[in-house]
Amino acid sequence: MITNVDHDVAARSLAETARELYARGWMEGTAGNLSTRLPNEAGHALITASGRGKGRLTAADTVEVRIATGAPVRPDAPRPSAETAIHMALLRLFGDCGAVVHAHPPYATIAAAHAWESDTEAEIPLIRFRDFELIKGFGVRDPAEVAVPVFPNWPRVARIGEDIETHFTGLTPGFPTVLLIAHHGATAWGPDLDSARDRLECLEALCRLRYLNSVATTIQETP
Ligand SMILES: CSCCC(=O)C(=O)COP(=O)(O)O
Ligand SMILES: [Zn+2]
Repeated sequence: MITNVDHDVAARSLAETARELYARGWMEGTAGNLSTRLPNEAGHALITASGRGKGRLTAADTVEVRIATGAPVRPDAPRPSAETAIHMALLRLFGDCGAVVHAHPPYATIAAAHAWESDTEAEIPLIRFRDFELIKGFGVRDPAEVAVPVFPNWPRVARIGEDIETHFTGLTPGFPTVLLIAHHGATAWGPDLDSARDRLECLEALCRLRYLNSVATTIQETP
């Protein structure tokens, strides 16, 4: 059946991408989660199961869930990612979102923690990137400057999903399809898994450049 083939291909792609990001040091231990919309199962998505080692993930470590609620479609399914609410919020918000990738890449995670600690006024601080060529990797309309939101890492993950839905609802399109979670990690989305993964890579690379730039500035200013 076509649906099963699609399901199996999607499950294998999720597992393969998880293993790849684990090898890069972005999904250490059980960190990270991925999801993809199932085009032949309206309103359903496939997401990684919770608490599985991402370096040895297989297609069996995925769960079909309802995008409306995040609940597994089958009663005997493994528990979906603890961060399912974040994935479902993005899949509900953006009809053209086909996949979501969440990881704990080091430079993005540090940048998010720093922004959260240093901007105590804003409910959702923004990290601005200017001029770097890599910004074009987000596919935004105006690559001169982009602002990436930093969400608080609430212990109740559903609240992070609620913040994301509130923040992006009504926002004028053209923003980069990436976000940060303070003291936690980074999430990117796109029409498919590869583009979501590529955007996450661009975000991590931009955060690394930002960090190196701040080190270079400190060295220049030191007498
Ligand atoms: C040790 S990572 C803590 C949970 C987390 O942040 C994560 O990304 C993985 O959660 P999941 O439930 O998807 O395994
Ligand atoms: Zn996480």
